[in-house]
Amino acid sequence: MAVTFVTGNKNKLLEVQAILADVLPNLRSEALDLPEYQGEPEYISKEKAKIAAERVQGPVLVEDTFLCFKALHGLPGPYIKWFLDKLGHDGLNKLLAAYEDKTAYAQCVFSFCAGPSSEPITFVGRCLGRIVPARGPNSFGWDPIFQPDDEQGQPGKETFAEMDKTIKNKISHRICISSSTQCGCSLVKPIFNEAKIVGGFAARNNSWPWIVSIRRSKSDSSSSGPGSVLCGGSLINEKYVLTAAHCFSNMKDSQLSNYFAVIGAIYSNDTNPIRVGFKSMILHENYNGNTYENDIALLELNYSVSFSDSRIGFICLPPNNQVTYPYSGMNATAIGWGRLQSSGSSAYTLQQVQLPILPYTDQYCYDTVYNDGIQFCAGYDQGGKDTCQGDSGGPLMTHDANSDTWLIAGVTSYGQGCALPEHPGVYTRVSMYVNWINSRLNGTTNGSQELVKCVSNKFLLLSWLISLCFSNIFIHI
Ligand SMILES: O=P(O)(O)OP(=O)(O)OP(=O)(O)OC[C@H]1O[C@@H](n2cnc3c(O)ncnc32)[C@H](O)[C@@H]1O
Ligand SMILES: [Mg+2]
Repeated sequence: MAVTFVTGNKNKLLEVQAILADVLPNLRSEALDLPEYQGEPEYISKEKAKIAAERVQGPVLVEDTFLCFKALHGLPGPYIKWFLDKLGHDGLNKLLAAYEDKTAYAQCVFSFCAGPSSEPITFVGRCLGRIVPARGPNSFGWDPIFQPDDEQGQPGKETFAEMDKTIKNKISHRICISSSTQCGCSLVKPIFNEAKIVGGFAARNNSWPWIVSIRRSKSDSSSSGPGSVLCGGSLINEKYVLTAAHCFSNMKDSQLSNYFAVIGAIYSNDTNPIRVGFKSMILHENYNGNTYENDIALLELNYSVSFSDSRIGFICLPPNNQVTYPYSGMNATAIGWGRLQSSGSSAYTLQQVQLPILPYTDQYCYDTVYNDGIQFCAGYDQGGKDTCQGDSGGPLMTHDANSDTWLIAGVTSYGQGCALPEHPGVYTRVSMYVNWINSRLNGTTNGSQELVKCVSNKFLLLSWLISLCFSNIFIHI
């Protein structure tokens, strides 16, 4: 049965028909007056698709476009149509006059609904860029004021309006999603073949794109040397590394210049692909060196790294303020270049180990943890698997199966020995610090990030949608 693309926008229809020409050459369209819901983009889109399928009595595709200004925390977003109508291109530029940050992203949400009473499937596409004074023909919406970034994440040369349509259709929000907009996506899938960290096994190259190796420059070697591993950390955005406060608690700000981050590495002497110094450190103000309470810190990088390199990514923050997260019994994964045994040598290849979250009522956890509201245990009562010296500050991660994304549930904090029976490792409960993190980053969100399903860098969204439809859904209709 033919799919109907429901839209009242002729320009949009032309673009979607061109993008889908190979897969759906006869995409029909219909302009229905559908209610516009309020709420989150995916909700708006799904509701629209359900009603459209009801009205058409068959499979439908709908699409909504949002134009989001970073400085305005995502606005105008779903309201862009009205802002554009009332303010025009010039007015939209003026909205940003008070802000230095002119970056923006175009986002579209497609929903496909196989028919009445079917649950829609939703795909989100994004294109990063910036708002500029209008350039090019004024033939489609805000095209003249949106200048997409190039492949390297640098300002592109042309606005959407100046570009040839075929080029726009290869890079626009209607077709692409870039890994840079998604947290917790490991595009090189991690391996989990059970075989130091202690009792773990070597990670697959680039499967943990947010892992940071925090190193100290060796004074006797050249400044370009690999240095020695101090701690682990995790990128939580393009500029900040989350780590443990105890790694830096005895350090003066002036000593920070002796340290650097290596991002995207797999070996402990690797300095590729990115080596970058630190600009500042923010240790938790209530860090307690005796009890390891509030063992959490942020390190600001000297410059923002670019996530257009798919070897580099950032991890999702966990649900905000959930004292029970991670739940006991959940399976978590720790990674690091720490020691392979308590008094042994450090790992050469990044190691990973799976550890269950222990309840506070576990007697060994109870004996080890000082404050179960902000700390938790992971490991095995019988020992054998654990984090160890050098892994501190690194992430203990949980996997969200729905979105296939990774969250940082814990920061590796302390333990007695490594992998000893009856001595589980202790982790800082990151969920209780999401507000702290956001406040230190001048973030406005009080919550954690939305988990957007991972798709590979520059994935061709629509081809995926269509292949999915053909394989799973079309056979039922
Ligand atoms: O019937 P629908 O499909 O909802 O069509 P619409 O015109 O309401 O379209 P949207 O809600 O998706 O779009 C919001 C606004 O953004 C404009 N717009 C959408 N896609 C665009 C693009 O690729 N380039 C420029 N402007 C765009 C569009 O003209 C609207 O003013
Ligand atoms: Mg609309």
